[in-house]
Amino acid sequence: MTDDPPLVLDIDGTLTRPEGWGIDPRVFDPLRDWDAPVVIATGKAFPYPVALCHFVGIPELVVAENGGVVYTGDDVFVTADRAAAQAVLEDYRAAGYETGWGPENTVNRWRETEIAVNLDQPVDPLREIAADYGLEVIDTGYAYHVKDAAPNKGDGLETIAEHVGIDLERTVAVGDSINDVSTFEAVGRSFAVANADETAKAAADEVLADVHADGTLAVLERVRGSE
Ligand SMILES: O=C(O)COP(=O)(O)O
Ligand SMILES: [Mg+2]
Repeated sequence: MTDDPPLVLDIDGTLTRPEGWGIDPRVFDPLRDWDAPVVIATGKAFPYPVALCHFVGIPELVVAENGGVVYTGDDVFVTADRAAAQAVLEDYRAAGYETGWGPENTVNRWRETEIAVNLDQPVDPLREIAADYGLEVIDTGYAYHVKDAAPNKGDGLETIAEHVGIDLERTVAVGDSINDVSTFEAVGRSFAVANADETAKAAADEVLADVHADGTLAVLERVRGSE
């Protein structure tokens, strides 16, 4: 008998349409029909992956904020606090800069452990201020994230795996950026989509020929029923 392997999927760059933005609707049915746990592991704030699971129609197994917030379906674990990242933002603003999302932004509104800054804002002063507070700045290709270095998606995935009983050796991960490296290291099989950054490509077991959801759909096709 064969079964589907558990999945861990990034959102931006991985479930997105080949042009780069918006969830590709072709992923909905295969994820809904997947016969094993599907973990959504993202840098986005907690409500986004929860809503994605809700609308796809799958259990809410979520790593949000790059591991800052983890939801096992029963318990929420918040593994950092926003205070230091908020202080970085205040200093960044005092130096004349902004997050670049507009005055009432939904990007940071529900963010509990980090701050995201638009890629069109200057990163050098952001990195300097973050370093003063002992924080790191990572570039996912979709935003700069000012965060504690400790939380990561891989640790969040391990928390969920332990709770739900997922065998990570059997688990297949797909991702596109530096924030997926810890996920790739935690699972048995990892794939970087063709649009992935160099760090993710180097960390993945395999680099796919196709970009965004085309790459992810190719993986789903390939690993479905393979266990
Ligand atoms: O929030 C981001 O910058 C990227 O999100 P992702 O981890 O789902 O790609
Ligand atoms: Mg991504």
